[in-house]
Amino acid sequence: MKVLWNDQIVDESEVKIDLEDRGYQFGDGIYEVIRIYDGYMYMEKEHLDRLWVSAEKIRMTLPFTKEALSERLHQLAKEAGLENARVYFQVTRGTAKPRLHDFPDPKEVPPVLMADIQPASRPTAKQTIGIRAGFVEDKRWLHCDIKSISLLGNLLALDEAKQNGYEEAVLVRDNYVTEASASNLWMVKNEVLYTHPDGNLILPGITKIKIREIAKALGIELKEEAFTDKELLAADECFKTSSVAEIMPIIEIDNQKIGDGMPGKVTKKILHAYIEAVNLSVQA
Ligand SMILES: Cc1ncc(COP(=O)(O)O)c(CN[C@@H]2CONC2=O)c1O
Repeated sequence: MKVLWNDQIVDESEVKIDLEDRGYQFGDGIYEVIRIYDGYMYMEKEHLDRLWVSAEKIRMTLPFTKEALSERLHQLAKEAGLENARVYFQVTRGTAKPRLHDFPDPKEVPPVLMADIQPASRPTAKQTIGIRAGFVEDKRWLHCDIKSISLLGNLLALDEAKQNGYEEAVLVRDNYVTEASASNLWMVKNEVLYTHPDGNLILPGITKIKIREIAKALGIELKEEAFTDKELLAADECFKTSSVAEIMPIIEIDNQKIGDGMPGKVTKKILHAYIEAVNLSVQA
């Protein structure tokens, strides 16, 4: 499989990540995941913008321009020959010896870029029936707005939900629902759409940007206000969003039905509008 390694497209067997790479040793790096639909990198600009915001927040200067990175990602997709895919890319703070907590001098230690691309298809089967989730205490750090490769908090939360027989974790901090393990989280109550406001407790999702636009276009009232786990259990509908999951209905949490225990009508309207938006971008 072809991968991007700094400024080269190489076969994955040629990649040499140093043992002292700070991404490998500390999780000292940032990442993005872009969905490609029929050859179109969906919301690419927004993803690249967020990568630069994440870099700034961890005080790392990216050693390439957005244009150069975009060109490399498109080249990777072309050489991989994948039209429907997800491209994962990350930048670590690079290889510093010996291992020290201190940030190395970027003049001596360049960041390391890696990207890989995998086939991806739309999760239509799951979207039709919805998924079951479990509440998990949100014990992550207080920089959840940074799309960091340090994902242990997210992984432990998802594993806790899975150990309890659920497919997803709905994270709760001080009784308020923040998001899911790798998605933003929404509820619908009396036709009003709610989601946790952006800030340091959640990732500002790119899909969330599109949902805002769709809600406005469909005349759905959107309140970016935190809601409690109890309010969520009393909701009419619930769904999660991410570049990969798109809009994914959540029909039960902790074995309690949300609404009638089926994907809700507002959720389905938003999903339909999202796919229409994707198709319009692809055809443009
Ligand atoms: C913690 C968290 N919240 C929200 C989101 C949704 O963000 P986007 O709408 O920008 O995708 C993600 C994306 N997680 C990516 C998406 O796919 N795999 C990931 O790790 C995430 O990891």
